[in-house]
Amino acid sequence: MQNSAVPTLYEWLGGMEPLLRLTARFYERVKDDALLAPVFAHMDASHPQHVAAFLAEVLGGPKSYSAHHGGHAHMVRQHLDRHLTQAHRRQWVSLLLSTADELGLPDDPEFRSALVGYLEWGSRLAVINSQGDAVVDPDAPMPQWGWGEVKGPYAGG
Ligand code: HEM
Repeated sequence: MQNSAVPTLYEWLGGMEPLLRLTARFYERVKDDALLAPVFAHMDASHPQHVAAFLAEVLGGPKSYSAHHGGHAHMVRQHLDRHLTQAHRRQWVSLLLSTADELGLPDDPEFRSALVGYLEWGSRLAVINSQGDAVVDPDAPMPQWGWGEVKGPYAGG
């Protein structure tokens, strides 16, 4: 049974506005990063908003990436044949978390461990899906991330 007193990760981080600030600032910093800048050299100006919409949906927010941007399969397709390495992935995750700190996103242990859990999972899939032999499942469901095993600060503990 769902407990409506438990906020989604999306609600806990403050909704769409902080997510849009996070991705806007993150991709600004990507442009100055020697390892990541070449990977994103041809990204569209709307890329940060699309990634914010994707993250929002995964973290329990509105399902706008599925409704308007092609859903999970479309996201996977964007990574095909990019031959991302573990070094790219580690830098991507590290820079995103550093940007979350810079912007003052919630840094309680429960939220951050859940966020890191998703970023580790998602970024490892991005690397796998960027190799030559990756296959896209057109019906792959959108991942849905929650608090995991921790009993968050919402429980007062
Ligand atoms: C949790 C991890 C990740 C998520 C949620 C994610 C999400 C996305 C999304 C939603 C798109 C498509 C944007 C659109 O619809 O326009 C995209 C594209 C892309 N992603 Fe990721 N991604 C992740 C990890 C990574 C990593 C680790 C890298 C490389 C270091 C990467 C590199 C790219 C590139 C190069 C594109 C295409 C950009 C372009 O349009 O030129 N992604 N990603």
